[in-house]
Amino acid sequence: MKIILLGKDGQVGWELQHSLAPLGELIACGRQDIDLTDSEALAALLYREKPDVLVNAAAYTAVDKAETEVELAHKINADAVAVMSRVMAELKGWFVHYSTDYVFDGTKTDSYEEEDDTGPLNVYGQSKLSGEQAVAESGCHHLLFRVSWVYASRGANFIRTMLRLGQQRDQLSVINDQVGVPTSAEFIAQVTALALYHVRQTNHDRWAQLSGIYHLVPDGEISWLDFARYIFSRARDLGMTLTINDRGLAAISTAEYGSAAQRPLNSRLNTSRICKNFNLVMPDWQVHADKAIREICLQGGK
Ligand SMILES: NC(=O)C1=CN([C@@H]2O[C@H](COP(=O)(O)OP(=O)(O)OC[C@H]3O[C@@H](n4cnc5c(N)ncnc54)[C@H](OP(=O)(O)O)[C@@H]3O)[C@@H](O)[C@H]2O)C=CC1
Ligand SMILES: Cc1cn([C@H]2C[C@H](O)[C@@H](COP(=O)(O)OP(=O)(O)O[C@H]3O[C@@H](C)C(=O)[C@@H](O)[C@H]3O)O2)c(=O)[nH]c1=O
Ligand SMILES: [Mg+2]
Repeated sequence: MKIILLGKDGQVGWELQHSLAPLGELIACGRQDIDLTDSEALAALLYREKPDVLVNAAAYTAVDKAETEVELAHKINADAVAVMSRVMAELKGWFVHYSTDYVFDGTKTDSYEEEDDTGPLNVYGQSKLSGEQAVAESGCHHLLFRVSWVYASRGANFIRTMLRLGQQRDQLSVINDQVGVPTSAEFIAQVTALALYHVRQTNHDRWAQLSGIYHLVPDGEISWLDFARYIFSRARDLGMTLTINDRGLAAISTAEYGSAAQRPLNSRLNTSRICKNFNLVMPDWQVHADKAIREICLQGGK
């Protein structure tokens, strides 16, 4: 099995370099190898290498900045994804791609299922939804994993931000009315490899049944504020000296916080479909969060 991985230096892409390695020949590409705004170069790479599987972990992920970089966000999250899925349809290969809880408006009281109505509140979410639609229209076999609140011991994420600020400030306001599930990049990469292994073991005549959108998050739910509390508590247990304490950590509403991009209040994703189709059991989110917090603390909380 020949696999091309795009976005090898991102949070998820970095972990995929390890998890995909045992599946076959892996060609891992970063921005220096292929710029996704160059659609001709992208198509040329795919036609030249003719992979059995294309895994796209590259994306425009700066949610607030996307509000003013609309065109660039759409180029990377939608136009480039349209090229990838069209070529993979022609090559009759599989396309693995990632999307987000931000395709939903967050007004549902229960957790979101794959076929629930979308309604992105911000430019990033709109661009990711356009990417999803391009994949569906291409007709390629695909695994499209919607993930949420991604973190890793490297890259830009909430755990690293909190541990950095928690060593600099004695006052922090964190949103308490957005609920979701923190998801480890390592966990996403492991499940991606398991799903691809499952596809490889499955007869071609049953491929269509496996193709589609899957919600991929661990079990549980938490607000950003309680997640911050959890991170600080674990860091203290590990001996980290913080400038923030419980009294300095204040609750703030989404409305009061007022960021450039609007975000959904409910980011919870139902994972029944992925568990059933790939025979998986989702671990509690703390399992991987504890590991990442430990790794980041060992790096000095940076
Ligand atoms: N982060 C999160 O909280 C969430 C992420 N997701 C989705 O999961 C997937 C993986 O996200 P994550 O690993 O966190 O993302 P990261 O932001 O960590 O990584 C994205 C990668 O894409 C690369 N990239 C951006 N623009 C281009 C370009 N024009 N050409 C080539 N490469 C480019 C970036 O390169 P460079 O570093 O040079 O910019 C970076 O290496 C994405 O599809 C994302 O939308 C979904 C939900 C939550
Ligand atoms: C730094 C900070 C953030 N926050 C809030 C803002 C935001 O609602 C939340 C998380 O902050 P972030 O900057 O990580 O938010 P954000 O980058 O929007 O995170 C999102 O990224 C994209 C790519 C996704 O697809 C989503 O699933 C989600 O993970 O915490 C505070 O309340 N206080 C703070 O001091
Ligand atoms: Mg972010």
